[in-house]
Amino acid sequence: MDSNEWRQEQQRLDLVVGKLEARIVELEPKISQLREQAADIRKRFWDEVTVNTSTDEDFEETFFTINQQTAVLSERERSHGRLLQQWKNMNRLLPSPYFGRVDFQEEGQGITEQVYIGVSSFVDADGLSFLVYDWRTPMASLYYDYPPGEAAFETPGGRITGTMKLKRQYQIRDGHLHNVFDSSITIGDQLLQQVLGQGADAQMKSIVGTIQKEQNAIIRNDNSQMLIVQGAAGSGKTSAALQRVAYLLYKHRERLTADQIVLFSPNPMFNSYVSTVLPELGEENMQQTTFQEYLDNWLASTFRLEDPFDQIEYVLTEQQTLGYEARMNGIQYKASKAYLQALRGYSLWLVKEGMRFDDIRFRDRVLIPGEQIKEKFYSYDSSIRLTNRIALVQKWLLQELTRLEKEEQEASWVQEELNYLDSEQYAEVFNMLHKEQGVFDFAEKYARIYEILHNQRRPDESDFDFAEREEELLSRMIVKEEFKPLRRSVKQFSFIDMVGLYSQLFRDEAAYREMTNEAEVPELWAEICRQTQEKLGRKELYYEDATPYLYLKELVEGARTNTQVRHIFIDEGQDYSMFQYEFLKRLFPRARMTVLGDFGQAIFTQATNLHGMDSPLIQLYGEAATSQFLLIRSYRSTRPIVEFTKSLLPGGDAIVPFDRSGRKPSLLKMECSEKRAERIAADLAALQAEGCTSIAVITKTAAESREAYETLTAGGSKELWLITKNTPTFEKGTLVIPAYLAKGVEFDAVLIYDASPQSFDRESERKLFYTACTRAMHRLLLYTTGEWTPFVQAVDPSLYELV
Ligand SMILES: Nc1ncnc2c1ncn2[C@@H]1O[C@H](COP(=O)(O)OP(=O)(O)OP(=O)(O)O)[C@@H](O)[C@H]1O
Repeated sequence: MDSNEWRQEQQRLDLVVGKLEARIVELEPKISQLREQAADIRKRFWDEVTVNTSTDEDFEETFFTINQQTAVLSERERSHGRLLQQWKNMNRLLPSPYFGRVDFQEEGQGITEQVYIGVSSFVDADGLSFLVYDWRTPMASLYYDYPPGEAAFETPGGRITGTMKLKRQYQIRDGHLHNVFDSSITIGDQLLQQVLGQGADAQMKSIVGTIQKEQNAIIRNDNSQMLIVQGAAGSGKTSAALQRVAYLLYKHRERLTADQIVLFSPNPMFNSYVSTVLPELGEENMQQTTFQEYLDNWLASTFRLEDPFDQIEYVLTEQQTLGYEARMNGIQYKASKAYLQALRGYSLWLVKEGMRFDDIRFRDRVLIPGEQIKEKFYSYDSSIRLTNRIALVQKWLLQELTRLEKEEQEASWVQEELNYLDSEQYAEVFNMLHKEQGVFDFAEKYARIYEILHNQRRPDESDFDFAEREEELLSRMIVKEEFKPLRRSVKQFSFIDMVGLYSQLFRDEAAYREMTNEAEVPELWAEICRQTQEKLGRKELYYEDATPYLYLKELVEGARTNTQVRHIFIDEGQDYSMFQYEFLKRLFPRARMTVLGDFGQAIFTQATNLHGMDSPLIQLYGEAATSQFLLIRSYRSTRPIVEFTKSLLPGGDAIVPFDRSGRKPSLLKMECSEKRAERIAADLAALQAEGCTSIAVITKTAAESREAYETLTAGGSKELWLITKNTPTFEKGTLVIPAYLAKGVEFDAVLIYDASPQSFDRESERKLFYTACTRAMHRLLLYTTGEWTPFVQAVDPSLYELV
């Protein structure tokens, strides 16, 4: 670009910055004025309204003025909110008003429009000319989708075609032009180079300036019920998901709010990692949760729950223990749709027989026996569905409790309790009685007058007996209080023996088949049954049983659904079972689903393949309602790292590295663990000196992380930070972390603590190893004190350097 053009760009930038500043100055008094007005109206709200309800007209008048006042107030508040949002947007634009520009001539039009694109729109004072277009406007998609030449974009009114004459990118900091790139084929490789060359951060950054075409398609897809993205490690799946949230919030701003969108993250630390992207884009954060959080919410009061990390620890470390194979079969089976159908079959069977109820107990005695509840349950007409029947039983139980509560007032314990009441309870009853006494006195006077008028005496009636009434009321109060928890637990369906119902499924194969309409069982079923029942007996639940248990509970009690949520996003989607997907679909009946994942990183036994026609996920909403996307370009790591990691995976050939140079991965074989610790201490120091501020020493398991942490600290490494599944936030520094917790995040440098066959040998550990290595952005170092894992041995030696 010549200096003349550069000057023109800087002049335009100055112009826009000037207008932004002016607008900010102009907005400020208006905002505070509106804020004060709204506060004032709120304060004086009732002064303006005369409340008079004596006649219908007065009432109407009052109602009308209140409504009017409310309308004025909310109008002021809305205007204030709108201007405040504008003010915030202007301030966000100010340091860097735009990052891109396209010059577009619409077909059949004489003029070429210069479209500048930034994180928010900025319209000139005339209200018509866009000085900056929001990156989410239809026109801005030109920037992401086309090189100069013929181009088109979709609008609500149809497709607009034309010619893109220029495509330009800017790096602007503090209102100054730092770089300008004229790009041709893709969105400026140069700019992307620069962005990707930067260091890792404790928080993810937005990518709006460099969204790639294939990512843009995912971000803007707005017609599928189900959107599935299979993408290589580092291909921008999480990034695409977050920008997609921002896009949806913008496009549907009139009817979609951030709390109607839920993101399921792999772990709480990941939540903190991604939590700043949307605020950076000027949007509120969506709801963020983990599947485990949901399970805990519903089950933690009944069971000690295993979480997915405990489960993976078992899978990785307990191969030698008895029953391992059966547990693995169990994990597979309990994740499947076949098991879900078996449970459905079971729920139909329960309508005929086999329901289990707990006794309702009160003060160490059985008040309503489970057997009696069961009899009641089966006394209803056989056409009534399971959940409706349970509702009827519940209603009956509540009536029974009312009856029993009355009876209970005569019990001797009530008399005893009466002696121990405190003065407050007496005072309450005393007040109640006084009210009653008033009514009694009135009735008494009325009866006397009646006598005189009719000259006849009424039949003898006892007088109001204060003491007797007092005692009666007090007993009633005592029993009522004691029955409250019973009522509550009936309302919460505690009379159903859910644990027994789930456990009964695991009696033996013949019974299971009978109860589930002849469901097939996996191999080693008897052992699976034993393990499951034993665990349940200890009031514990395997991770693989948690969702099925909850599902069965809902089949019996009625489904819980959330109809507010409109979009759910599932990151690391390969780690969810089909069972969990079915469950989520049912839980959020009005939501669309976006699933992002990588089967190459499927480290859990119950993984689901996301891509291709054989992905079972397609069946969830059906083919017509599902769109699939494949991302093969990997942006996170340098080319040499991607070349190395892709060769670890069968089928990894398809992964395309983004062309960023760097050192090949280093392989360091050390004599013993102490030497390795010393070497790692030195390497950490060297990496920090090179400018790496975020480094991870990755191990296979949690136990190994602890061991590595201790050995490395003893070997001279400083300021290490041991990460466990309970670490709530992700921070910069040097971390020691098990591979499965490093999912989704990235580091400047990654050190694989033990790349020997002792750690990574079985085929099932390949993906875990791949996941660990693909966390590296700029440097990857692998250590062993013996042999190399077979996965490394199979890599072409030209792809790494032996140190
Ligand atoms: N278009 C882009 N422009 C700039 N940076 C990008 C782009 N796409 C991805 N990146 C960067 O690449 C890195 C990886 O992105 P992200 O974490 O979204 O990938 P992912 O597919 O979710 O990875 P993984 O499956 O390995 O967790 C991030 O640093 C992200 O900022």
